[in-house]
Amino acid sequence: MANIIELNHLSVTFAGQKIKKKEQDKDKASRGLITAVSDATLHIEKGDIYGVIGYSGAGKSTLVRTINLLQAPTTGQIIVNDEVIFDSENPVRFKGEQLRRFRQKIGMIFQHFNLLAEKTVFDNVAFALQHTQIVDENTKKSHYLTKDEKIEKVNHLLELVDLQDLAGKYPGQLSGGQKQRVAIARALANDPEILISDEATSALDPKTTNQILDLLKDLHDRLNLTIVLITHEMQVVKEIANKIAVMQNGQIIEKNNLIEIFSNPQQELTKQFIETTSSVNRFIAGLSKTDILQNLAEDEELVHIDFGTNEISEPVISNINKKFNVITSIFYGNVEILQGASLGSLVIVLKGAENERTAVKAYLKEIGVAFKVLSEIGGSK
Ligand SMILES: Nc1ncnc2c1ncn2[C@@H]1O[C@H](COP(=O)(O)OP(=O)(O)OP(=O)(O)O)[C@@H](O)[C@H]1O
Repeated sequence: MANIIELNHLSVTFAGQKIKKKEQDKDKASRGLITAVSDATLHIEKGDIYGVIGYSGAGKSTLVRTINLLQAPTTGQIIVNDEVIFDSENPVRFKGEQLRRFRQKIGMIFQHFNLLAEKTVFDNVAFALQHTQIVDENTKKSHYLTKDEKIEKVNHLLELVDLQDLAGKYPGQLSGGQKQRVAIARALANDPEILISDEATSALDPKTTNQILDLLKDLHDRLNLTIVLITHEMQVVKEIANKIAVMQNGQIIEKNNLIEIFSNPQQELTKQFIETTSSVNRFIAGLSKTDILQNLAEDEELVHIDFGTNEISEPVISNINKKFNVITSIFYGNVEILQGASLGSLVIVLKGAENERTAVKAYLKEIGVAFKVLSEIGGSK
């Protein structure tokens, strides 16, 4: 698939708070410049649901707001739909009508919905159509939407987000999930190809979060949308994204497709985020607070077997029991489904003479199954 968005070596610097004279230094950094984004490169393909994850202040919003030039970068290059919209080496400037039309093709939703309190649901969505022009197929002339065209379009948008029955209500009469649906309908008013979601589910409870994520996924499939989704919650990315970028201190420290990130995370922060969503990792992380490891006998080891996404044709546990003089007891098991692929994990107690246990590990290696002896990590042996 072709790239729809290319952010190349982007940096964004803000002037920070004034620093007292005596603290000033000739060095720029100490004059209080904040580098919110530093040399970030991100290529997003058409049809991606790209999750950008990081803790508060990591630079996610600043990075993503450059895509529609709500935030101008300090240096770097931005290409959207094969058009260079920003290049610090070779300044191009989208202004006025050109900028407005460009922005119309990128919808955006936020944590706090940003609805107009004094307007009905219908009018909140219609508001986004006030500058919309359509081109007549025959005459090739463009015209602003007529009243009837607007009504038809708004009704269609409200149907897309399943809110047709609430058209006459005011935001104050809606639940958080319903408000976000209005915001999504409004963001889609100008048929954008790209939808940016900036913590859109952060103010919602888990059940409503899942409903909104399901809706975004459904809209992605039906409307051929590319979605860039900022969040500090790995569970959100895991639900719908196909790719992930992890940000820390303004930098993209890791990026890859979802399955690769989950099965083979490289950075400590990525591992921490994964731990928040994977029950087996939570179990392992919590081991040190239990006496499970201390209670293992001399001939026992706790082993975490990670099947990854590999297709393992053999019945591994059953083979271990048949081929070697050991006893295996399953302590913990979990299968995650990510993008239709299953990631299986087992924690077992392996009991037997040392040479037999060593042979089991050699067997696992031979058939390409990753494992870790947790008693070594726990340090009880
Ligand atoms: N307009 C601004 N002026 C000065 N500093 C800013 C501005 N916008 C952002 N920053 C700073 O840039 C850094 C990155 O902020 P940003 O909002 O992009 O982070 P984030 O990862 O989206 O976090 P959050 O989820 O809390 O918004 C922070 O240190 C923030 O204080």
